[in-house]
Amino acid sequence: MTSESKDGSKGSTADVAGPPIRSLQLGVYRVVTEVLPPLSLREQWKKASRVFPTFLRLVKDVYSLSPWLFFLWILAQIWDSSIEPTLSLHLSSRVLNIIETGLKSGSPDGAAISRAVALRMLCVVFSAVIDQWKDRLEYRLMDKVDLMFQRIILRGRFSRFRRPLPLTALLAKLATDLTGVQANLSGRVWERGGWYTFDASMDATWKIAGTIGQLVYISRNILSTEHGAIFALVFLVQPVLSSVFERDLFNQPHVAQANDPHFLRMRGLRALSEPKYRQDIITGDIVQHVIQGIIPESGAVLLIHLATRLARDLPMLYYAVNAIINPSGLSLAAIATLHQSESLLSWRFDTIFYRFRIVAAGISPVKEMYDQEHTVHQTEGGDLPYPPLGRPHEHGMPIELTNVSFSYPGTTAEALDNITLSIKPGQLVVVVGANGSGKSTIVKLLTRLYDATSGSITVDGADIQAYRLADLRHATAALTQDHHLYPLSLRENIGLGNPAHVQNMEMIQDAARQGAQRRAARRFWRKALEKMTKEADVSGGERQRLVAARTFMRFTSGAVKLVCVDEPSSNLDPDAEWQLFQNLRQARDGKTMIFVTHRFAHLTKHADVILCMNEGKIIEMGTHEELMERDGEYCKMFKIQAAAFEETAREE
Ligand SMILES: Nc1ncnc2c1ncn2[C@@H]1O[C@H](COP(=O)(O)OP(=O)(O)OP(=O)(O)O)[C@@H](O)[C@H]1O
Repeated sequence: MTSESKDGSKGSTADVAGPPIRSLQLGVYRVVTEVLPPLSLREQWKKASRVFPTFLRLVKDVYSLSPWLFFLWILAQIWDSSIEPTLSLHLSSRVLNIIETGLKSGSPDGAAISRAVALRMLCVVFSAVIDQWKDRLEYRLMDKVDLMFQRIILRGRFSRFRRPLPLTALLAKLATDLTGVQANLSGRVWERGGWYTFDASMDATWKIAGTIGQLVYISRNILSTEHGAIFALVFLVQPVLSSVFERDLFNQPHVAQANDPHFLRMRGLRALSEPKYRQDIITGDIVQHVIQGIIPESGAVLLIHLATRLARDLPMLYYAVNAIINPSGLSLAAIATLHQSESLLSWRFDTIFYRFRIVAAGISPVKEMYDQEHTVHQTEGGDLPYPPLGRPHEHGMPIELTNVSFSYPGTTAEALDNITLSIKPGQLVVVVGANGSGKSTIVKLLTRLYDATSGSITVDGADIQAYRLADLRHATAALTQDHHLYPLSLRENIGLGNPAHVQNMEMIQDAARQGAQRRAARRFWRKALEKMTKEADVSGGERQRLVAARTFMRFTSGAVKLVCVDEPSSNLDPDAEWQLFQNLRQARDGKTMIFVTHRFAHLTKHADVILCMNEGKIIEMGTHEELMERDGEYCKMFKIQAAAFEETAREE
């Protein structure tokens, strides 16, 4: 099935369940978007009534943030959008009429003209003052609304980290048809969205009131009532046409993917100016190649909607026809006033439609934000508390995996294939194996970043999903190489391991010492105290030490019963790595510990059980001695590492 975009390009409707989706080629972009039904007032009304409660809630919330600020701002808006334009029109028309009468009679009334002009100037000055005042009120109100939404969004994000917003889900569905999507996935769920939606709806409301006021004024005072009605009709043709025909991507969910090879290459070359490529480009001596590769950009062409544009000149046609048919019907002052108000009204209609589009695009995300808020205190998973009541689990978390298989969302390959495994409380488990064999995936399932596709994982006899997620998170500590430093002071970065003691210097100091290698501890700790800063200020190894220190701080809560350590030491020197593992082992009392590692020499000898994995399966399981005796895959890997050590030692 094919469809055509408004610029005439052909597209095809994708075969995805749910709302019909079409795909278009627009310039260098391939765009996937929802097929909109033909404009139907009934549908529009239905849509509007669905979002109306959200809109009311939004107004109520903004009002409750600061009632007086709200009222003053609304008053300023009413003046600015509704009263001032009609008053200005009246005053200008008065000036022009007095001048025209004076010119016709040959004796202009200087005093009357001065009074009329002065009044008009007064109105301009008053408006300017109100305008400035409105801006100030607006900034204050906007800050409050932003803060309110940031709070809602943050709470929503953290409570529903793993579940995408419904809108984002729709966009993700649109994206299924594209690979490597780069553009405009969300853009609509943004922190300021709440404010802009509110502001746009208020502004549009008062502007509509102002426009009606102006049209009524024109009908009654400038034209006869009958002429006024014709003028209003003539004037409305253009906005109605543009609202019916000019439907663009702005107010629809869409996904765009650049697919023009020249454009993509140019974008890639441009990206090479980022600091992260600096070293490679300089040492690789490819600067000249990059500069020569830049080619001119091609762009999308927009077709102008002729009928809509021409309709803009209909009011002018109206004066012209009137001048021919009824030359005495319109005075020059009336034509000048009409002309002035016509361009003002036309700009105003554009603004009203633009504002409505902002409201239409913004109200659904606002609704989603509110919906998230309702779910803030719910936990995913079940209602069982952990540790189970009456069983504090002094030794650590007992875990059983039975026939567990897992495929990452959107893939069919099994990252884990029918794993069965029993881990006793307090055991130290070391997982080894080739790249991509599924080691990290086990950790991701145990920390509930994902749920198994089939099979079951039980914790203390109950399904892992039956426990309150918050309780499980509280009882689990994960230390991987993917952690980031928070954009806070280094001290706080460690302290947040146990938020209840984030100010406790003694505990933080102790955790920092455990996270750092003993010899480097003093220097490292001094640095942590001094720096108030970002990740860029610390080296890769220091970042890993800080993250490790945060984990040791976490242990101080006493609640941690499972520790998952996944290659946290890639940037540490051998001494620091050995010390870190040593410190972690010393802290193992009361905790089940699972280590994923490639450099296992100093760990596996202490392990209660070693899992050796390959292609998503556990191919060997046992203690170091048992697996060495078996002379299988583990033994082979161990010997390779040991031989490398011995060779290095001999060379030294
Ligand atoms: N987010 C993901 N989406 C899709 N597939 C993934 C994802 N993460 C991992 N995989 C795939 O799952 C399989 C197991 O990956 P996993 O990271 O568990 O391996 P690993 O044994 O930890 O590897 P390594 O030793 O390289 O860290 C691999 O084939 C990998 O490509």
